[in-house]
Amino acid sequence: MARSISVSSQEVLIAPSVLSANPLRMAEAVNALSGEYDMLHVDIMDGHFVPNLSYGPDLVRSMREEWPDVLLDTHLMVERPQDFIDVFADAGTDILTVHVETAPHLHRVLEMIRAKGCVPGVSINPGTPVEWLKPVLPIVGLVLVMSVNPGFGGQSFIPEVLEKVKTLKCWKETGPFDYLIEIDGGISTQNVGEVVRAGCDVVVAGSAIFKAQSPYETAREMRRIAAEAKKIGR
Ligand SMILES: O=C(CO)[C@@H](O)[C@H](O)COP(=O)(O)O
Repeated sequence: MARSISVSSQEVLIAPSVLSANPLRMAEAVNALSGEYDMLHVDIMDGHFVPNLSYGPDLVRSMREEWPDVLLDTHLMVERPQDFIDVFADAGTDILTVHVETAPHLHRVLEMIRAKGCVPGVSINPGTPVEWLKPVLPIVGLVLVMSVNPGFGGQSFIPEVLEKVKTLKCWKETGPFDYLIEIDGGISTQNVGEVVRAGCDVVVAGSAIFKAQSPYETAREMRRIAAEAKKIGR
């Protein structure tokens, strides 16, 4: 059974995306962060929904064995996500996120995720209107706003998506919702403050952390800036 995620209004969670780590040295790269992160983000790509391939459930299972207490945040960038809920939940992920663009029966898929004991997440591409999310917001624990077109690490942040973050924050404050707002794509120490002030609770960063000269110092600095921005944003 996956853990629930509670975040106080003072906190921002930093989620390094292991896609940017050297796959042959992933454990070493994560351990070098010495705990300067809050969850690990795992990108699953199928070569159809996105033009790239990445990992399968075996990676999540190995990560769960390696880091039994770490929150695992799996982002499915796949067509027919309903076919992959069981395998990723059984592999031990805590959060399982599917794309609004991929699931005609999105409500059912999110209920399947919850029934497997994971936190259901829904993700949205930069070009998709935020209104598409509204019908499922009462049943999700996380909304992942993509700030690049998904498929690759190391792309540039698309600032227009911050409008979606602000809208989601406003809906959350006025509605009976209980979701975290996560952002993913092109996040660095340069823009983490801005995305947190817009309303993000969880920040994914891949290349900014794993390709940095000192991944540990960068993750630590990102956390510091995020926490500071959260104080100002309150
Ligand atoms: O889902 C994706 C890309 O599709 C992301 O999680 C990337 O892995 C983030 O990498 P950076 O943009 O931070 O380098």
